[in-house]
Amino acid sequence: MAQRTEPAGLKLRLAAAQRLKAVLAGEHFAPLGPTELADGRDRALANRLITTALRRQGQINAMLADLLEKGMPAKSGTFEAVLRLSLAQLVFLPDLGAHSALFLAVEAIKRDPKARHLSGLMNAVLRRAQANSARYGLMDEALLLPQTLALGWTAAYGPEAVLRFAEALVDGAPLDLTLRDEDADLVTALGGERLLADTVRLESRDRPVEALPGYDDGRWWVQDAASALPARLLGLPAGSAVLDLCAAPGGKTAQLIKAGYKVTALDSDGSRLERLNANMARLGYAPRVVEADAATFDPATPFDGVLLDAPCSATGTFRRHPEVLWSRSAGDIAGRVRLQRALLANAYRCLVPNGTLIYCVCSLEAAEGEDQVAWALDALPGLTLSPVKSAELPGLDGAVTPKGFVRTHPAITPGEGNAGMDGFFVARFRRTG
Ligand SMILES: C[S@@+](CC[C@H](N)C(=O)[O-])C[C@H]1O[C@@H](n2cnc3c(N)ncnc32)[C@H](O)[C@@H]1O
Repeated sequence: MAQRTEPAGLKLRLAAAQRLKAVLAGEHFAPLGPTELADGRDRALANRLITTALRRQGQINAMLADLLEKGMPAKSGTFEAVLRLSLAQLVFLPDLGAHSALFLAVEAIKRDPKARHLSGLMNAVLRRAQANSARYGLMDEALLLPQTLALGWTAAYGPEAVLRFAEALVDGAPLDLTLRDEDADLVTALGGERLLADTVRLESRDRPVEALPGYDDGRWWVQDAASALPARLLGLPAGSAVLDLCAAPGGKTAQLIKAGYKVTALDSDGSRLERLNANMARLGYAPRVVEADAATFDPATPFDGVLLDAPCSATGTFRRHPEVLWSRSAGDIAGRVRLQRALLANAYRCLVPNGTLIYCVCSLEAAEGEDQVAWALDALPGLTLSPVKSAELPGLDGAVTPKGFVRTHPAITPGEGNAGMDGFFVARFRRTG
């Protein structure tokens, strides 16, 4: 019997729909890799569809409200994910053609027993979307960011900055690397620009990270320019004992080792520590690694310095993880705030008198940043603020606040670059008591 051939492009759409469905259900976004889609071009196209659907989620929500009079059908398998991918293609990726968006969407849900009864609806909705695509393409940019977050950010960072956040959400982030050793030839081979200290920025990426020069011999690691700031602010003499609480996958651990500290890297997540171990092996670094709860860890000997890169809402990473914008509730943030306080209290207990504590989060929310400093100064009387001075971070105008915190976000452009950086908050404390 002759085998029915699969329409071209269907496989990648099915893989993209499964990944988007998982992210809409709350999973962290990770691009499809070679095990999920072996063909590099298919993979690139599938990832482009998913990231466009995620970056434009706010605008696509508005289109769905316009197109689905009865709302999203319940328990309908991949229907919603396939529909969102097709709307992303129709409206924002016109170079991919409208025909495949419609045809492959219907074919994709015909293969899903939970969605196949909706193929007529899919067809009708996408035809209506196609007729309206010019109007949808001009949708208000204000829809890109969830309203509650945008209101809070406007109050904190100003309306101009929030407009830039929306642009950064659509544009995505450049790739920033931290160099293990000074090497001007490597920077040239990477096609990168020096940014701040040992950060190199690659504005365009035509290859997977693993295929870039110097990856195999561990000559750099991936780290956003903002994420590289906290470890630089410890300022202790080489040889000091430093505890990296919440260390995995190890970007800051690597910086601390590079700075010459004796590093203990702690995390409570064994699988993330496996990634840290693999990263350290690639870089040729060998920290002491501890799997433990940072809220209760009780070291035999206290540390000269502690870096606490606390788990947080991660709203500052929305350029690479647009899903964080839509998956974080006020309740999630309150839970993180409680955990951060428990971790801060124990970080303080792990320090020698006169030791230095760096607290940082990749969040744009004051509740996880500035407000936590106020709490710590009140609840942990042996802790005083050690304000960061602008001169400590040359090339980063506007990131050091009047109180001596570091506050970065996608509208702050480091060095000569024209793209911004992740949202990060950093405070430095000294233990006096
Ligand atoms: C923001 S990430 C750390 C990133 C890391 N510092 C880096 O630069 O690569 C937060 C980490 O906190 C860890 N974590 C969460 N709760 C923890 C706890 N109670 N004790 C220790 N680690 C925890 C998570 O497993 C996660 O690896």
